[in-house]
Amino acid sequence: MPSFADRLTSAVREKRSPLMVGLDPRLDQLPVSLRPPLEASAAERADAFCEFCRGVIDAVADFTPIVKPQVAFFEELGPAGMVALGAVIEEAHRAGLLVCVDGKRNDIGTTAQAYANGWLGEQSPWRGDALTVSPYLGDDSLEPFTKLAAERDAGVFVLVKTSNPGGALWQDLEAEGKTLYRRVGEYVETIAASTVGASGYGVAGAVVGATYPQQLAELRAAMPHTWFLIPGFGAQGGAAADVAAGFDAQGLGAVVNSSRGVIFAYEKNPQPDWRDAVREAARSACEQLRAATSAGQL
Ligand SMILES: O=c1ccn([C@@H]2O[C@H](COP(=O)(O)O)[C@@H](O)[C@H]2O)c(=O)[nH]1
Repeated sequence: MPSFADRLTSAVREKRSPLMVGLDPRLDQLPVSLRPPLEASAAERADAFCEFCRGVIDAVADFTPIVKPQVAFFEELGPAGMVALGAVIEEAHRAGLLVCVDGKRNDIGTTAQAYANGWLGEQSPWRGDALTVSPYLGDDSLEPFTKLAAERDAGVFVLVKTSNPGGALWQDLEAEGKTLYRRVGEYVETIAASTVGASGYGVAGAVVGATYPQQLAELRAAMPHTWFLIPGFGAQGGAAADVAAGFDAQGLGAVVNSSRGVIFAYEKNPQPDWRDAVREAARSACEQLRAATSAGQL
């Protein structure tokens, strides 16, 4: 199988879309027709999440190469939620989409290995294509993920410069003339550069927020072999112009996530069928992002 970076490159080219749709279901924002009553059991709530995500996947599949289920929203429902997460990943694959599981896992090396096996290993019940991970336990904590991902043709997106305002508290700290995010970025780039495939990108990717356009440009220049996952577009205020610096000269190298801005689009644009509003939001986001790639190559 081609590496994750190569599959992502082909999928973005094929769909001519750098849009990643985030699957972040929230009970109180589900379409009224799917919203379970307050007294609903966890299993009924999880079923509603499944049906909602199935509808979203169906609506956005023409406009996105990859979806990003946010584990937190499924985990919130307990075991039934995690069963729903498994079903949603399968559904996305059935629709021909890549899946990046947003789990932000990590721990000390030996425990990290268990996380890596669980989410990316041969026996993984989840079967995602990529996983988000935290770098703050150091290089020995990241190695189990990047090593296994390279063996299994999976991807790993490391948190480098997150989209939230509070992230700057630690990520912007400077030591020996460099910010912490830049140091993490350089480490990620070293792994990516040593694992490049046909696309010119390697196994390690980076999460860099759309809410920090200047840092995005800095990191793009410093990390030429690293795919970027850019959250913060749409609901968090990031615009297409803010993410333009994240793409390479071919309009590749970055996927831009939108969760609430796409999946709950019917709140601002009510339609007889809620999926039409979601489809329209995905189409519009895809077009804006396509135009933002350098000279609109995609
Ligand atoms: O730095 C980060 C890392 C992850 N996220 C996640 O992305 C989505 C964003 O959702 P929106 O509704 O488009 O704001 C969500 O799952 C976050 O947990 C991030 O926002 N920033």
